[in-house]
Amino acid sequence: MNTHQAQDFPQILAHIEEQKRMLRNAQSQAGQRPARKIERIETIRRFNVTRMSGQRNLQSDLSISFIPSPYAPCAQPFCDLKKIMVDDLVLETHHRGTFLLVRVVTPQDRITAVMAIVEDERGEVLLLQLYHQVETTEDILVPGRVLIIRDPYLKLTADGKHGLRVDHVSDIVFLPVHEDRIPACWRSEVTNPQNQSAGFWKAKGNDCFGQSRYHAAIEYYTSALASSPTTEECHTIKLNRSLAFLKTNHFDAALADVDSMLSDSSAKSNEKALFRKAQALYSLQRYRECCEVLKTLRLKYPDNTAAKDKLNEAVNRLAEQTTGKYRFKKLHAEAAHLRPPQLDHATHIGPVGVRQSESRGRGLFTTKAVKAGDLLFCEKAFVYAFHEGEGMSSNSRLMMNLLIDVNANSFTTGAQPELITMLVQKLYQNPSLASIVKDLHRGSYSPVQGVFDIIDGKPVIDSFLLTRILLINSFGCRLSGKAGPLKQANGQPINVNNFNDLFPSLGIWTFASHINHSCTSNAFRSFIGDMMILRANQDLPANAEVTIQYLNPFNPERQQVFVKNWAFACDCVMCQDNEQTSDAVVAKRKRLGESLQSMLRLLTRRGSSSSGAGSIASLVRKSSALIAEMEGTYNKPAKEVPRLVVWKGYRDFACALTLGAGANPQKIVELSLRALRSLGFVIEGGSLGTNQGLVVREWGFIGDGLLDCWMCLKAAYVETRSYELALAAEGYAKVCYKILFGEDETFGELD
Ligand SMILES: C[S@@+](CC[C@H](N)C(=O)[O-])C[C@H]1O[C@@H](n2cnc3c(N)ncnc32)[C@H](O)[C@@H]1O
Repeated sequence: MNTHQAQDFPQILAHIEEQKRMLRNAQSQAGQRPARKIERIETIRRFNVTRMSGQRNLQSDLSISFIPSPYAPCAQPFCDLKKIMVDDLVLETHHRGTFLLVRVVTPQDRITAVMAIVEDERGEVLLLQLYHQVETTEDILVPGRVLIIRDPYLKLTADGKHGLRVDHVSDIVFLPVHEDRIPACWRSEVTNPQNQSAGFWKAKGNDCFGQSRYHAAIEYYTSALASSPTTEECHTIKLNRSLAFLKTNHFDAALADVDSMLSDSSAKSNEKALFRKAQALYSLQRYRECCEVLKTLRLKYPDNTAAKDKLNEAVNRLAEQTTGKYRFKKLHAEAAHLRPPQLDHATHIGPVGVRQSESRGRGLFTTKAVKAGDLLFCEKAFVYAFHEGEGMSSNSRLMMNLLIDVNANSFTTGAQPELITMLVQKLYQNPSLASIVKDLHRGSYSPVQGVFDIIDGKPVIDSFLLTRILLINSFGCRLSGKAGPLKQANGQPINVNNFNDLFPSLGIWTFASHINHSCTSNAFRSFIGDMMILRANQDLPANAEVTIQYLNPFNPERQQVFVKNWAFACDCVMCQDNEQTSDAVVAKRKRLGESLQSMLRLLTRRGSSSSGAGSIASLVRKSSALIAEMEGTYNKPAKEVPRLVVWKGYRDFACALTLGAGANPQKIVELSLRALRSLGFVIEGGSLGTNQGLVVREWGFIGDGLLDCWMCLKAAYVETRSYELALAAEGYAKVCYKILFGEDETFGELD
């Protein structure tokens, strides 16, 4: 997770201060009636002017959202709520145990929230702001639409006015037109909707479906089902509605519609119902059941070619799920072209399971012994928000999305607000998936009783609970490990300390969320599109706790970030050693590292010119002396505590010699082996001219540049015609590649 402290970014601090001032002002008016009432006509006019001018988004590329103070969603059934009117509302108050019935009177506008002016039955108007609504081509708030707001919350807005704010999607009930909760005076659309036939509503549903207005179609089909359809009509309407549900990602609801049809023996044909059932199961990643349904369908309707194709897909997914065998080149090709790169592949869980760890809550453990490079799991993201990087996105609104936590003085960047909305909607639309996510909640936030329960047919969703779950469990990710370091459009590498460069893609992988952190982790994660691949980076026995690095261990401030973001302090060997290392030693290592780097720059330059062999020898001597001095600053053996500064020195030294014309293979081999040993690798043999072979007995720390080191080693062996050694080095390079990039099918493409 990318959480940053606001004090480092003056432009954010200014927003936070302004927001705090507004909150104080709002609090001082809590419980009061809104001071100034603006005429209905003027309220609508002003809203429409702002909506049509579209000025807001042009001012900057920044889209800022604030995490508001949490409040609970309504968890009471409608029958227990008391009706109130707009005039009853007071500021900064949650009107618990009540509901407002309103009708939309303007077209919608959208910034972070979807907004429109609504009126109550007395014609009193108010601004309504709905949060966590996905952006689709279909408007949510259209004039004439009637809705119920449970436990309405009247809030002062940024410009000192007021409006209804709804953060929980389950606090809103959109009423289908036939509903008898819609007052007679608002039933103007059709003369008397309650007297209309099922066929009438079905036709309206079909019209909307034809125009890709699937949400509207669902409401009309719902009205049709409530208008006493014949059994045959009921089947057709459910079939149609199930397709609209599939189009809008309501897979649970689609399944319920077709299941109720399939359980009715009077249905004439169940070909379409079976197919839609299979589609819903596929989307819920229930591939085994999906295959069973499609096999039944194929038996009964052998000419159905769509079923044949879908069965092929489902069989492939089931094979991935059970065997963990993927065609990784195909995955890369899909990730390169699909936008967003959400791949249609299954999750495979390998030899790992979730158990209680000693002092870290739950953790992931091996269920059998594994080798370095073995696949532990390959998981498809539960939710995934893609951000292509600065200057590359066609959607500028996503370019600088900030989510500010005013209370914590911190902010998160990138696709975070979008990801929260995705999570909220996915669970609201598919309550069968709630338990997976609910299980990931930790920390002090206590949700209200009844969260995720089904009330009045829909689950109660607490968006603040889901935000907290997301803050702890989301991972930033690259499009692919092979993409190398993140680059800006101009080709410059991205500077993570630069405000403009902090916007990665984000996702939640629910199984991966159980992995605890260690800077000296024994597993490594990589990504291809929205698939996370986890491989062991060393040989592990059965029942070993699997760990990953939440942050780069080269980050000197990581310990503070662990405490702030995840409420733990890392006690790995490297962090313990850091604590015991004096500032003077840290400064000495830094100084030696800088001197070495300037020496290596000279070496690379001299090496590429034909003259200066003498000075090359002296540069090599001086560089070796600097590294030897660095080695002297460590007390513990490298096998116990990886020596990251020394490692970087050896590796860069070996690479400088490989790049320069004065390359000395003997020296490169020596430096590369030392580099690996400084990371804790236990290596037998490998020296030139000894006939000892090259064997890695124990894998060490895995980090950036390790692959280069193996490749330098291999090149030096080839140069000295030590082909056996070169083959062994290439084998280890390939394992290393597999660990770092998730697969080794593309190893041969390395230049
Ligand atoms: C993504 S979750 C990992 C799974 C978690 N342990 C569980 O019980 O579900 C992150 C949380 O795990 C705990 N954690 C992770 N690594 C840890 C470590 N090295 N030491 C202590 N706690 C750790 C912290 O509570 C952290 O907020």
